[in-house]
Amino acid sequence: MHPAAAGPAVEATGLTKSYGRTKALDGLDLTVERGTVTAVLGPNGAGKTTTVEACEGYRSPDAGRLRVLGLDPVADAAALRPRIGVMLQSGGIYPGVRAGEMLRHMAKLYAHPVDPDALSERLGLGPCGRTPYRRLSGGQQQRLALALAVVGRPELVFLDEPTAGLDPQARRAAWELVRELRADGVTVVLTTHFMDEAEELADAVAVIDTGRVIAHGSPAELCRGGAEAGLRFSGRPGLDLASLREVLPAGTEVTETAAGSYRVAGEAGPQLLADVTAWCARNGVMPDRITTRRHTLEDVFLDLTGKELRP
Ligand SMILES: Nc1ncnc2c1ncn2[C@@H]1O[C@H](COP(=O)(O)OP(=O)(O)OP(=O)(O)O)[C@@H](O)[C@H]1O
Repeated sequence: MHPAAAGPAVEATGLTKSYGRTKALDGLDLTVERGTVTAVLGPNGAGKTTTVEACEGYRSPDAGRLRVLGLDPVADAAALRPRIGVMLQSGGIYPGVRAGEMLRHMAKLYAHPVDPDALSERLGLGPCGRTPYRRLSGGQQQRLALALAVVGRPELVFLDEPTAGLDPQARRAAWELVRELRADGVTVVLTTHFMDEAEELADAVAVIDTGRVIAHGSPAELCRGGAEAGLRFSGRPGLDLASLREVLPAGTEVTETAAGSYRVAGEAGPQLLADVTAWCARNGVMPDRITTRRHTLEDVFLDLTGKELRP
């Protein structure tokens, strides 16, 4: 095995890239572990596409260090290209070529491709195999771009907004494909504006804003805590909260926010709910109401960037 094969799939340190006065990347650090799905989130203009295209070798950073599968994406492009899959945006595909031909042609460029016809069927492209690219609908073009990125069975795939413009059924098919890639040990880096996509698919989420990664972790790690997260219940006023704290993880904050209204801070998961209701049962407390609120990625994103995620 090549020694670099043990390292991360992507290692970016202090990347910068400016276009005139615009700093597209401003000291970006990002590590993508092999075999994981990483979702790159960020508001418009945050630097997501610049980051992904630098990893693909299509843009050279002004400064910083970037290694993809242990290689320099620009200097080692010839060695790297056959090992990565890239989802081309519409500009990269010749308008007259038929969808099926394009996919079969791409498959031939790789040593161990997946079956292009089966892939076509999977993504609902079967009926348009003979349709020229320019005559495909936007969603079909998007699905073809996705198929082209994965047909070579690459080690690492970059998907730039893979489900933008897809109908719900095609979106599910694309998600299923990403899950299968991951199960096959493929590393996937995708950009998205959809929180549910990141929550469903990603092992790690990197939030980029103004050219930097401002938060990085699993969806659960990022969603932990937050002022609004936790469990609330109401019951008779003046409950013995010290005894409740004893059955909860050390340091869990429990407060009576108003007479008879209680708030338990922390991750509102099934265990917290079970612990609180078991304590209620032991203490003869019948809550009138129990509500849980989890911090969603959408909340985290809004807190961090001050911007809505929607494009
Ligand atoms: N070729 C270019 N010339 C000039 N400015 C550019 C160029 N490419 C990107 N930029 C600028 O760099 C910044 C980052 O752009 P980038 O496309 O990486 O953002 P993004 O996070 O992918 O945004 P979006 O969600 O809108 O696709 C933006 O301000 C953009 O206008």
